Amino acid sequence: MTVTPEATIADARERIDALDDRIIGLIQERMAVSAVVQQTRIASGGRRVHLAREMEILGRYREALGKPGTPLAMTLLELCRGRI
Ligand SMILES: C=C(O[C@@H]1C=C(C(=O)O)C=C[C@H]1O)C(=O)O
Repeated sequence: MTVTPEATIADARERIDALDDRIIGLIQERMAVSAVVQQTRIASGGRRVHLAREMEILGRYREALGKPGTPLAMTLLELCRGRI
């Protein structure tokens, strides 16, 4: 039996949708964990934002994903701690 291009595309799109669901879930989990760090720091007299840590994160994403990794990490940081 031959697999049609339409079937291959439909199958791959289902896998993409499943991956996106997992990615969104992981982002929501990241937001919750980040909120714990921020609330704990604020409650103990610190600031919400920690720029040195953010630079580390931007570097990790850039190293793993190349140049587009930087704006991706910036968007994640904005989701997690709001705009600065
Ligand atoms: C979660 C933290 O607080 C803030 C949020 C960050 C994040 O979401 O990764 C990183 C640095 C901070 O600006 C942290 O300092 O680790």
